[in-house]
Amino acid sequence: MTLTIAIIGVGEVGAAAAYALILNNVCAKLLLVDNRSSHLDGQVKDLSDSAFKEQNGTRIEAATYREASQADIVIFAAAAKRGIGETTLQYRDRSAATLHNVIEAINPFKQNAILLVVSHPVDTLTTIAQRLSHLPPTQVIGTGTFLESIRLRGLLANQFGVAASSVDAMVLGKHGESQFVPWHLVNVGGVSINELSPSDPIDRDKITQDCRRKGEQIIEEKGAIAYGIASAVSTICTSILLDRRQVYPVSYMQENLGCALSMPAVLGRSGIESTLAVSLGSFDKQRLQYSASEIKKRVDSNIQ
Ligand SMILES: NC(=O)c1ccc[n+]([C@@H]2O[C@H](COP(=O)([O-])OP(=O)(O)OC[C@H]3O[C@@H](n4cnc5c(N)ncnc54)[C@H](O)[C@@H]3O)[C@@H](O)[C@H]2O)c1
Repeated sequence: MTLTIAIIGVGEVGAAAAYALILNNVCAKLLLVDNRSSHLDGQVKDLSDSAFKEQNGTRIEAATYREASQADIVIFAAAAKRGIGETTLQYRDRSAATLHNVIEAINPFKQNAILLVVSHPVDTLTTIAQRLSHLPPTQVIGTGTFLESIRLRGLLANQFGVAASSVDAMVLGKHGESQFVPWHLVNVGGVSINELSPSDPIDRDKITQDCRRKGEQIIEEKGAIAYGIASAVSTICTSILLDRRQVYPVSYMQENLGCALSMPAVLGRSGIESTLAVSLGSFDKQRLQYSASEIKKRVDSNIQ
């Protein structure tokens, strides 16, 4: 069986994700799709060099949407450039239209394919992708707050002077302004954060804000985000294809809310294998309800 991953949109994020997948030797074949044909040819050549160097046998090929439909995982990382004078809402609706066109060109997906949405607005696009792809909800996943969770671990690790891998912490909810940190679940080396007393007190509000703002800062400073999200994509794909059943906060359909939002999920060969119930306070529950109503409004206005 040839494990194949297709990446739709090989700009900054798609290409960095491809590079991480090659280095981590996740699949036998990487199919790349992009509507800028000469850019696509260049990416295939450039990434092939890294695969030849790694000698891990990952084959890199340019592909059509129909060829991508047969991949085990299809990653949606396409985005249009923001137009001059375009509002955020107009731009987001255009991103939804791009997703719509791409899914129509791909449909039908291979029966057990996993669709991984990376592009923003990630929760809205994941919800739309689930409706349009006709894949079961467990097979449509958004990267959601995974990257923010990685950032949260990093910030806490720095403060406690430990490795990020020794920190267990997640950002949940709707990616962006209303994402939140369930602090009662945070632990360092298995010890609850509520029982730890670091030399510098932990400013939870500041850390939550820093986590929210880091993406904007990176974009202001270098124009795009690539490596952190690429690592997140590679980790998600590895857990799925190797059926590792690791638990990560990703965006997926929340039955009770009617849209996709980030909650912890067990990722394996079928996508979302199972979910973990998280106890939340009433404020966070209200925040989820509000986020869900906002997402559903955008989804309804984009799918007639
Ligand atoms: N989920 C996250 O945490 C996260 C992090 C960083 C970026 N993003 C999002 O990822 C997306 C991609 O960002 P980027 O920096 O790579 O953008 P980019 O502009 O560098 O690349 C987008 C690519 O998509 C291609 N494209 C556009 N329409 C297409 C179509 N219909 N079919 C195929 N390809 C198409 C473009 O030609 C381009 O190569 C954006 O929506 C961005 O906001 C998400």
